[in-house]
Amino acid sequence: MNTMIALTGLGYDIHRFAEAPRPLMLGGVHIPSARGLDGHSDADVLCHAVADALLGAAGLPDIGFWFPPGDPACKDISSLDIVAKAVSLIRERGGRVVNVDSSLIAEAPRISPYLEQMKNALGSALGISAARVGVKATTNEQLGALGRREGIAAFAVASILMPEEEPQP
Ligand SMILES: Nc1ccn([C@@H]2O[C@H](COP(=O)(O)O)[C@@H](O)[C@H]2O)c(=O)n1
Ligand SMILES: C[C@@]1(CO)OP(=O)(O)OP(=O)(O)OC[C@H]1O
Repeated sequence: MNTMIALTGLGYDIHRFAEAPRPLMLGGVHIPSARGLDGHSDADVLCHAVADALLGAAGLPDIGFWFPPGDPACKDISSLDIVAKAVSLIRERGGRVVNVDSSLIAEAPRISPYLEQMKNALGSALGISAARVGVKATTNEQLGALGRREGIAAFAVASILMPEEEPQP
């Protein structure tokens, strides 16, 4: 019988605001904002942090391995697809996602009205209930680059169950 073990992963990402107008995507949700984030993909820092947390928990290479930075195939892709890819990689190995928690660090815009939408969108991509997805927001108390509204950052942790590897003889 295959014993399942609980594993935890951590993800972090930061993107600067773009000079040119762009939609602001966070957790797969379009947030009304005068400015969007710069990036080759849709620059969704929250999805990128969540994907890296999942990949880290599974002991797999990080997001840039599966979606090479600047790859034409990644141009403007929805980062929910990146989260879904991380979930597939875990499932292919017999694992499953238990829960995800995350924090966005943004001086602006105000994110709290969109937290439930983000939990729903991420829950769908993760294949888990929105009740098992945490999304929180905090300012950086006007400190540093984030405090000067130069960008948005996100942290995420993920808990997954994976089949325990057979001990080597
Ligand atoms: N971009 C943001 C940042 C924060 N919030 C909400 O405000 C609360 C207080 O934030 P502090 O940084 O002052 O502690 C926080 O708990 C969030 O609910 C937000 O909506 N959007
Ligand atoms: C998914 C990728 C693909 O270019 O997205 P980017 O928008 O470049 O975002 P970043 O978090 O800098 O790096 C991850 C990349 O692999």
